[in-house]
Amino acid sequence: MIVSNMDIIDLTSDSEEGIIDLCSDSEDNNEFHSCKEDYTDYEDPVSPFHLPLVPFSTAPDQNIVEQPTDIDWHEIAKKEYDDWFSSRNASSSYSPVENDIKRVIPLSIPYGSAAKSEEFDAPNVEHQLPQSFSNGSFSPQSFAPNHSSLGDHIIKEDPTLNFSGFQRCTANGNGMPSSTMPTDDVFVYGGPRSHRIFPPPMPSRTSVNDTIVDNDVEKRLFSLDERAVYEEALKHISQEKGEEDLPEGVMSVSLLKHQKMALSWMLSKENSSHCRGGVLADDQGLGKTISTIALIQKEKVKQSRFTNSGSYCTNSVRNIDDDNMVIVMDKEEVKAEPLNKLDDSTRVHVASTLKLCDSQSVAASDSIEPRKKNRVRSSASTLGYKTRPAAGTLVVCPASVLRQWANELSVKVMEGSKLSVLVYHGCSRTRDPNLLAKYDVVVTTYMTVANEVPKENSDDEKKDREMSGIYPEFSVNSKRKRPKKQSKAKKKNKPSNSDAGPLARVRWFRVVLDEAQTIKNYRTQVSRACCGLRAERRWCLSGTPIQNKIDDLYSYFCFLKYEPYSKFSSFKDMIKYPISKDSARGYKKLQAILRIVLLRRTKETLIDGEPILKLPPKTIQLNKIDFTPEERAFYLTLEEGSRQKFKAYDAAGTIKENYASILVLLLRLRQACDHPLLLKGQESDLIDYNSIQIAKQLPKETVINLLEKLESGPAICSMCSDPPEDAVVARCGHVFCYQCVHENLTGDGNVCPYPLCGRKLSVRSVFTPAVLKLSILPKLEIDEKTSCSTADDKTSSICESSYISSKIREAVDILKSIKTRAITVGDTTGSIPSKMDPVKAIVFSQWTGMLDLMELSLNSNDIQFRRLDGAMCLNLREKGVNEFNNDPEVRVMLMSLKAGNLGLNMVAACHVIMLDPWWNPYAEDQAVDRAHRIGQTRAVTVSRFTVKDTVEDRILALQEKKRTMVQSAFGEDGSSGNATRLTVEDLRYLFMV
Ligand SMILES: Nc1ncnc2c1ncn2[C@@H]1O[C@H](COP(=O)(O)OP(=O)(O)OP(=O)(O)O)[C@@H](O)[C@H]1O
Repeated sequence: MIVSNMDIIDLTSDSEEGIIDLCSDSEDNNEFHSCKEDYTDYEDPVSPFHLPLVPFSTAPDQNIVEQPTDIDWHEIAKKEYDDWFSSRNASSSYSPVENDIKRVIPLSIPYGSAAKSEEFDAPNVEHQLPQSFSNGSFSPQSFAPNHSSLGDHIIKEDPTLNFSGFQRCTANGNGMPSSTMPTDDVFVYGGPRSHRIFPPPMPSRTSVNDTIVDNDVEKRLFSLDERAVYEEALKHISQEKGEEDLPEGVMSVSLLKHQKMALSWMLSKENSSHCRGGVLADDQGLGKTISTIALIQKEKVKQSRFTNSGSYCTNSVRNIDDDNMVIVMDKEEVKAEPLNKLDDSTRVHVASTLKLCDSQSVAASDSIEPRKKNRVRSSASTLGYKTRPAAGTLVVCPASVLRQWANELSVKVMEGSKLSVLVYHGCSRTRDPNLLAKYDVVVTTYMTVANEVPKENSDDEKKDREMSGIYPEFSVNSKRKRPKKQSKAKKKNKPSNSDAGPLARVRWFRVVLDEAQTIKNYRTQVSRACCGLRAERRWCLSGTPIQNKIDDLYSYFCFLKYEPYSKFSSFKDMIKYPISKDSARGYKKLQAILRIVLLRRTKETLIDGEPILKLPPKTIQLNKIDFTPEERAFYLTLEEGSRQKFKAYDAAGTIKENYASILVLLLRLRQACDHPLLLKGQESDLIDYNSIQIAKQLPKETVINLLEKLESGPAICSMCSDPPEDAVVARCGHVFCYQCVHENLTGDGNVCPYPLCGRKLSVRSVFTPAVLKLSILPKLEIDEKTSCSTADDKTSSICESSYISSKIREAVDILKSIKTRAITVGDTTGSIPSKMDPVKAIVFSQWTGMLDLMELSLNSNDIQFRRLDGAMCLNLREKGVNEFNNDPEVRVMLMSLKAGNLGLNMVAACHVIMLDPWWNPYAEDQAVDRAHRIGQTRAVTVSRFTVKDTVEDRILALQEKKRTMVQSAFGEDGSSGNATRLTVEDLRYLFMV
């Protein structure tokens, strides 16, 4: 365990998690409890050991210390697994539970009876059994990980832990339980004669302690479940690296070699018995979409068998959705069928015989004549069976790439193999689940899923919510509402179906999450809703699956139902805990675990000695820009003020308490590097008169409270984890950037994206300060932000919009030079020039204010541009992208980094300008890869702007640290380091204190 006394601040975590990790001592950190994870006590040391995660890579120059060949890998990995299990014996740092489990589930010896069963004759059993086994005693605690070494501040021992019938067991020097207990529920696995020895009944559940008993039992079961992972891993490493292709005439493009490999791997995953699906984590632009379409085509027959009969094999029926199935007597054969797929007469027969149905099956039986329908309704509820239509493949993606998916599904498939595709989005979307079931592929957005699918709410999450103090019933008066009386379904911790939309009312053959990093924070509405989708096969597509820390993986495991790690406590105990105890071993284990479900190739991967993709080169230039003397003076004044404030917090020991304020200080410095005017804010532009009407209907007290939320102190946008640009507050009191929240409110009936909130929201029920003031004041009285008042007379002119900052000047110079240029484009072999294409550029900034200022300069230089930001509707975005791609006169695309970095294909551009650095380097990579991807025929130049001797230099350095951490976790880099979180030292470094 490596929690130091140093306070840890995850400033570099973007998205929802940025304020999570002020965590080393929970007691005095109350202010941040609302966002604190309950396992923040684990740190993420970076593994110095790098198992190759990329099974197909043969790159000789992979910067992995030892990159074994496939055969070596098999041997080494097998040994690793064996060690992994057997080392639990030797190491006292491992918990008794692990030691014991090792003995109960040996790898090859068929242990039959640890408790001296007559049937069992394996030698050497006795000495391998823990004392508590051999003397017939055991305790639930002996299964619990030995956390005592974590220190009291991590997991406190519960003094009330005193079970009737059990004694507390302490670990002796060997990690063995030393006291004598009554026998607990003992499982003995292995060999054909495995059997289970049942214990005396558990004490009845009457107290909190009983829950702990359950937890311990659960832990043990999950530990046993790791055996399945182990076996799967062994199977996996011995697998040939196969290729699969489609017959001629199915796809309009030929699959590239690495895509054929991906197809083969995806097929094997979908048809395996353990965790059907996985994470395709190829670099962005390598063709994950194409590989997925190929998979859909390849498994089309099984998919239609599933949608027609509800099953393509008998096993699957049990796996996914027992409550949707009915038993049908078909001649002599008994088989499971989904209710809605039966013809009307059978359906009614089945319903009346088996007393099926609920409101959904009634919906499904709309076509049945009313009399029969009544019979179904009245008879069915007794048994509580449900029915859901069986549907095809659901693709969930960010709104910005919705149309692109639909387009790819159409143009990459030949006429004779066309897939029927439904884009399911917007207010006019159907409410009929049966209609969804008619399509091969349904494409929708994350927000639509969040809106329609009841959220999975595990015990862990409930606990997490309680610990973090986040309640959806947020009160603007800061009084916590009493939780409403819960419905029966909620009490049982099952999502209620009453408000479920059609997406939740079908059973999907396959669900694919594109840009799956969207769900990396498992607390968000979106993440929990995705987990709530019912599906037979599940896929995550992401070029950047780990962005901040290992915990990002938990969400994917949950979605994939990758047991046992889909359980929060198991993820902690089986992945995070080993990493914190011994990072080398822990990371090896993680990589082994990932290897089963994750395939990742980068653009640098070699296959059979050849580059995976023959892309034109990408050159990244770091443009180190100098401030003008006025800008420098402005910046230095600001910097000095910020430094003094930071020093004051530091001296008072209140850095943690002032986390948000510190972020604002940093934000101002970052913005000053772009243009001083950005510090002013431009809220008056964002007045929506419809919002004023809605605000006017709120009680005045509520409006004042909301206004206070925006103005009383620094807030942080929970979507980008930055102090909000153009801050808006939602009805529920959560504060966001204007464009971050608008990016998500693209349809009707949206929900607040704040983790665990889920309150219904519309574009009009998020308010700017101006809107709130206007709703209660007779006339607009908006305070000018005083940030620019730091400028003295000499520098005040640079706070005007007419002022062209150094960065804008540099960007416009580049754009002017490329405006006059056109590049000769050859075919892919670069032989005969085919045409002259104009040179185009994409310009990214994280602030829409900076894009506004760029617009002014482009207009005055007569450079045609289009724009894409989070506040624009999808139609306008799509139009802008099309015009940029196809109109030779349009030379520039101005893009918000937050809205435009994902998914889009923009190979018309061969120059990318990053106006400002973002904390997370992967967001920048995603952005650059809009242009550097398959289809690009020209060399791509990337200009990353940074102003010399400013905070930006230091952000770049921190980006590199973060990049190293993620690469190390994937085994893609030979270096190591610990850059998962910003420490107080990092902040000192940022402020040069
Ligand atoms: N085999 C192929 N033949 C022709 N074009 C291809 C092929 N594979 C992919 N492409 C094209 O390359 C581009 C990138 O592919 P795709 O969008 O599938 O990548 P991706 O990995 O999903 O990227 P991102 O992570 O950015 O979403 C697309 O325009 C796609 O049509």
